[in-house]
Amino acid sequence: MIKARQAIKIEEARDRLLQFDKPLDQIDIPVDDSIGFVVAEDQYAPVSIPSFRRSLYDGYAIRKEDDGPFPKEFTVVGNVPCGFVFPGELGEREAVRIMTGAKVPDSAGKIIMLEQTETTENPQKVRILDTHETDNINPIGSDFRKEDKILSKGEKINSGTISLFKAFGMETISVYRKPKAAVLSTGSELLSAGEALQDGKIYDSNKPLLEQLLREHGSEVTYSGQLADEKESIEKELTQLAEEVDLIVTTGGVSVGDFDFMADIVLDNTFLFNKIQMRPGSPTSAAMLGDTLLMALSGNPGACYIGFQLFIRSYISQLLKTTDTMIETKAVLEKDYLKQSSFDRILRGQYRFDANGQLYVTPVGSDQSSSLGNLHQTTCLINIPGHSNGHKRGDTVQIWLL
Ligand SMILES: Nc1nc2c(c(=O)[nH]1)N[C@H]1C(S)=C(S)[C@@H](COP(=O)(O)OP(=O)(O)OC[C@H]3O[C@@H](n4cnc5c(N)ncnc54)[C@H](O)[C@@H]3O)O[C@H]1N2
Ligand code: MOO
Repeated sequence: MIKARQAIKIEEARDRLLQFDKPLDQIDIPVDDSIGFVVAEDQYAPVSIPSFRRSLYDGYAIRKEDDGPFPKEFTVVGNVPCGFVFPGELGEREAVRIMTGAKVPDSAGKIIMLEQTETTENPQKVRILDTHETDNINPIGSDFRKEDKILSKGEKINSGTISLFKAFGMETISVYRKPKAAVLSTGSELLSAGEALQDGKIYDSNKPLLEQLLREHGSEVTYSGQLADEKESIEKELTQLAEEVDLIVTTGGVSVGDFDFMADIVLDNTFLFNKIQMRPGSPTSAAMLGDTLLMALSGNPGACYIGFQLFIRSYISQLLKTTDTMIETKAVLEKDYLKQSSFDRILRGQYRFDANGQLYVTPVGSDQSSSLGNLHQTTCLINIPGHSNGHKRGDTVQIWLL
């Protein structure tokens, strides 16, 4: 059962994965429920914003012709709070009291700030003392003109996007349905939270980790389970799941142990890779089951986390025709890391900018494949290239901001 594995580079593994794509249906959903979805069609402004000439200040609206010289007294002929309109027409030296955001009367050409006026003994009169040169009016369409493109397809909806849709009164939006994912752990040592701890057993932490990561990065988890310790049953279950989901993520059983069936299953299907020149996570393997990706991650929690970040995130983004928010860049290492390794070593790290904008990274917690105590602290991954003696403090390293 142990077949030679050829270790490929991280970039090569990513390229192999990204050769595969699968169109996702477009669905119309309520804007209120759209957070995290990806917009499937370019969006155009259904109306102009503002749709009326909008006052920038609390103050008085006057005609353009009456704009100075000041001081000068005006007769107050009306009051327009937000949401109301002044029905009349302004005459010479007439002013309308107006609030920020209210519609400027058509006959007005200028807003005078309240601070530049004073009241008089006559409550019908206001004295304008001074003014700005600007007219203090937002013209129609100064934010968006009707038919302007307001959003491109492929953008992921966040809280700002929702406010944008709502500002146009939109109720529904066309999005790509989320890729459906199945998450499966393997191993008879695994217990679920709530079960009594038994000797030799551990609680399953990878399945919940993967479920959350998948959701966080735009996928829907439609199935969550545990694989049997028997190859035929696993194969049967995965084949069936491949009909129902877009992505199957397994954790564990991918190495060379007696119960590590995932490696064989990857070879039995459309093989993508079964070893990567990285540590943790060298046995990370992938295959296509029809048009469903099977990503077999290591059971070691650190390796499982790194495998998700480096491979699954970009695949989900590709399915959704959006850009992954993970940024590959360079940073200055703040601590020596001098371990030698033939494979690239991926460290969990934290980044910070100094006052000059220089990006620094520090490894956080353990670099062990089996450790998970630092996953909650990790804000970036650091690549210490293989065949090196590690890196010294002050060296520039490749990193991925998560
Ligand atoms: N003789 C060899 N042994 C190992 C090799 C090798 O090349 N030859 N590779 C090592 C490397 S590197 C890795 S990484 C691991 C990969 O192991 P598997 O992916 O097959 O994972 P398991 O053996 O099932 O489990 C490894 C470890 O992780 C724990 N685990 C598994 N599932 C979960 C889970 N859902 N939640 C939390 N922890 C989990 C499991 O109990 C084990 O401790 O293999 C090395 N061995
Ligand atoms: O490749 Mo493994 O994840 O180092 O222990």
